Amino acid sequence: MKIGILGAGHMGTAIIRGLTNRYQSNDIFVKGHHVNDTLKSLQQELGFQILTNNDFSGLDVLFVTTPASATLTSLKDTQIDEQTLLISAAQGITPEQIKTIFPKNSVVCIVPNIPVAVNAGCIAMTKASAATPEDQQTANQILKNLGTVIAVPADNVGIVGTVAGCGPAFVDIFMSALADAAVQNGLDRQTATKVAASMVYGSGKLALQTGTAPDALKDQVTSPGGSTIKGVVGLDEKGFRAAINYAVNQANGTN
Ligand SMILES: NC(=O)C1=CN([C@@H]2O[C@H](COP(=O)(O)OP(=O)(O)OC[C@H]3O[C@@H](n4cnc5c(N)ncnc54)[C@H](OP(=O)(O)O)[C@@H]3O)[C@@H](O)[C@H]2O)C=CC1
Ligand SMILES: O=C(O)[C@@H]1CCC=N1
Repeated sequence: MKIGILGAGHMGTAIIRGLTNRYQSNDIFVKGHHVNDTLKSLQQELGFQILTNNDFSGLDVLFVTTPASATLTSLKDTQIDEQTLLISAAQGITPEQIKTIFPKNSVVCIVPNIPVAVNAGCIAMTKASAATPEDQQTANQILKNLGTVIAVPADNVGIVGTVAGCGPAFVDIFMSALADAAVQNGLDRQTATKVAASMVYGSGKLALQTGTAPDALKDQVTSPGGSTIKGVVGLDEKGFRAAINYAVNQANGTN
């Protein structure tokens, strides 16, 4: 499987990292905007191939991870074979827009998230796509290597993309605030961060593996008259749930 990546920013790099954990790095071809030191040192670490132009001929799949504003222009300047499957993560760019440039190619649009770098992503993918069933299946197989694929009707991709794609930043702020509180109470920064991150990791894993609703899991932690319920009431007093709801609705609409 020969895979290309157009755009080597944060998302491109995360996808490169996830892919090189699962595929031969020799079979991964990357075109960043410029061949800069960051890209060169990433290549030294991971061993993929750097392209100096947009000729992606001979590839099975091309990931598009450019900013929306540059995507259509840079695709117009890109060579791919007719059988190359395009997987676009460019926010706001539709399969139809890409099809105007590559009418014969299958196109799958996704909203990935940064944990694809460690093969633990959550990837929104539209069910109805501009791809043949075989290509859709290929996309699914590749994306499963990067994390959990959530295939939903086109109308729901935006909200899945917002919660999954933007969510890591919200959780990062949560972990940072937890670590700050631990440091405030005397813990060293490194241990504080490890405690916060492993707690978030375990809580997510428990919810996924058991299928138990978050509120029911919360009830398992809040011992009667105990410390947790005091903290939960404190979160309610400070509008924690409302703040999260507000943040998701602020972010939603562009994914
Ligand atoms: N970051 C995330 O978590 C997610 C991002 N996305 C989407 O992924 C896309 C990229 O986002 P992100 O990685 O965060 O943004 P970044 O700004 O980190 O990366 C974009 C990269 O694209 C490069 N680029 C710009 N123009 C071209 C071009 N013509 N050819 C090749 N490369 C080019 C930029 O290079 P240079 O800086 O040198 O101009 C930059 O390295 C966006 O469409 C975004 O919506 C989707 C889901 C999640
Ligand atoms: O912030 C953004 O625009 C991109 C899309 C989802 C996550 N990051």
